[in-house]
Formats: sequence, C-alpha cells, structure tokens
Amino acid sequence: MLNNQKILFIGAGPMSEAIISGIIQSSVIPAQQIYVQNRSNTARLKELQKKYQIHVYNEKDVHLTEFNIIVLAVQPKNIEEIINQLKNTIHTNQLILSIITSMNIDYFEERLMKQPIIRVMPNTSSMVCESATAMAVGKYTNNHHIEMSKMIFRSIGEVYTIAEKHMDIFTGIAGSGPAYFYALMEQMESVAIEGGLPKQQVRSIVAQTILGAARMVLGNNGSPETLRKNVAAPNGPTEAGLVALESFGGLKAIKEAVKNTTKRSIEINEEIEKSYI
Ligand SMILES: NC(=O)C1=CN([C@@H]2O[C@H](COP(=O)(O)OP(=O)(O)OC[C@H]3O[C@@H](n4cnc5c(N)ncnc54)[C@H](OP(=O)(O)O)[C@@H]3O)[C@@H](O)[C@H]2O)C=CC1
Ligand SMILES: O=C(O)[C@@H]1CCC=N1
Repeated sequence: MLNNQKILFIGAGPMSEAIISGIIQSSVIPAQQIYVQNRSNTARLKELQKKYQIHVYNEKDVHLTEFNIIVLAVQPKNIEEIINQLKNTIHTNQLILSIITSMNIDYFEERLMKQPIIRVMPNTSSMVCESATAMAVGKYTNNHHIEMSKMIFRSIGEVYTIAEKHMDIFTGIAGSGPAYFYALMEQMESVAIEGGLPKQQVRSIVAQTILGAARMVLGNNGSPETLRKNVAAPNGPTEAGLVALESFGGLKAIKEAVKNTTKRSIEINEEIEKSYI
C-alpha cells in the first residue's frame, strides 16, 4: 500500500486514465491522493474527476513539490515543456515515473539534477489490468523507489524489469503490440462477416480465440510452436491457412512490424535530442 503517497499525473490521456483506473481498483493509492493535470483540455479533466473522484489541475495551478510521485504521461514532442516545468522546482526526494515513449533516462538525468527516475512502458491493456509493462531504473533510484513503482504497475498487470537498452524492442512487441492484434482482429472480423457469421457474434468469437491462445501459452501448455502444430493436422484446414499466411508474407510482416516500431522508437529519441543541438 502507498496510502501516504500523493501522486501527480502530468498528461490526462488514455494512458494516465488506464493507470489511474488500475491503482484505484487495486487500492494501491486512494483516489483522494491522485492528481492529474493537462494544459488545455478542461472537459477531459472534468470527465476524469467525475469518473474516479480524483483531483484535477490546470498546468499553471500545480504545486509540484507536494507530490511524492510524478508520472510523466505526455507525448515525446511535449517533453521540453515538461522539463521546464520540473527543472529547478522538484526535489530529489520525489520519484519521477516516465511513461513517455522513446525518451531515455539519460535525457532526464542530464536535465534534472540527481533525480530518481524510472522509465516505464505499459500498454493500453492497463485499462483492464492486463498490461505487459517494462520498467528500467535510473542511477539515482533506490529500492524503495523501485518497490513503489512495481506496486503501481503491478496494479495494472505484469511488470518486467529490463535493461534500458531493451526498451525500444520491448515497445516493438508489448507497448505497441496490442495494435497488431487489433489489426489482426479487424481482418478476421471482416472476413468472418463476409462469410456470413452474424456480426454481433463475430467480435466475441475473435476476441475469445486470441484470449484462449494467450492463456494456453501463459498456462505453460506448450511453446507457441508446439501449440501451433497441435492445431494444424497434416493437410488439414489450419495447415492450408498457415501456408497462405506464409506465402502472402504474413509471417515476415509480423517481424517487420516489430522491427519498424523499434526503429521508430529509437529515432524519436534521436530527433528530440538533435533538436537541442
Ligand atoms: N497509448 C499507448 O498505447 C501508450 C502510450 N505510451 C506513451 O504514454 C504517453 C501518453 O500517452 P497517451 O495517454 O496515449 O497520450 P495523449 O497524447 O492521448 O495524451 C497526452 C496528454 O498530455 C497533455 N499534455 C500535453 N502537453 C502537456 C503539458 N506540457 N503539460 C501537461 N499536460 C500536457 C494533453 O492534454 P492538453 O493538450 O490539454 O495539455 C493530453 O491530456 C505518450 O508518451 C505515449 O507514447 C506508452 C505506452 C503505451
Ligand atoms: O506508438 C505510440 O505512440 C506509443 C508507443 C507504444 C504505444 N503507443
């Protein structure tokens, strides 16, 4: 429990909401100790306040030093504004959790003096407490910071502590991963509806199929390779499907999607670093 901690979310987008929803559902931090700010979208702040009974702020009204934990949840392009807001204001006893895509811990450590910082990559399944979240720690963090961060992110799913150099590839498979599965689901839904299955059943059928496959792997029922082979009898329908998946470039496409995401994640950090030179 982090009952005595006050936490501020800078950025009121879907990722902040997903994390807030998780920590309230799991009673990790009480709603009255959760604060969220943005710059302009007051309707969004009111919506979050009403839904979760949390405190909301406009950027200019925030007193940063009140908070034990500050979560950075804005787009990378807004990072400079955030650094300007934090610099010369926060203390080294405040923990910064950055979920900002691509931005390295070094970036923060160079601009904020000896600040404990943990870089985190959750995914949108946080909303249903099923995120695969990575955590990489900065050099000014201690065990207490790490434990607090784990407690927060375990409330929205599984947490994996990784080396920071692997954060971009982690983004490639898990941060962005849900989007590939949704794209796959869109295609499966569309072909099933074309094939005559009732639209209202198709969504559940496709989602249940993906959920079942994930549960089989997580339940140690075999490797994906073994489980794939178990589905596909020689010369059966699945084998025909897998042949099409390969011959139409589906398998290569999956690898390329992960590689391209990873590459773009690296580039964003480089672009922002370069904009300072
Ligand atoms: N969506 C996803 O699947 C994942 C996203 N992430 C990362 O998490 C971060 C947040 O994502 P997401 O919630 O989707 O982002 P959004 O772009 O939807 O939301 C960002 C929020 O930040 C606010 N904002 C922007 N600049 C400032 C500022 N200077 N001060 C205060 N608030 C500000 C915006 O509101 P206003 O304009 O009113 O200020 C908005 O509420 C991003 O870096 C994203 O890459 C990480 C993992 C997964
Ligand atoms: O693509 C994005 O902007 C972020 C990275 C991980 C998920 N969404």
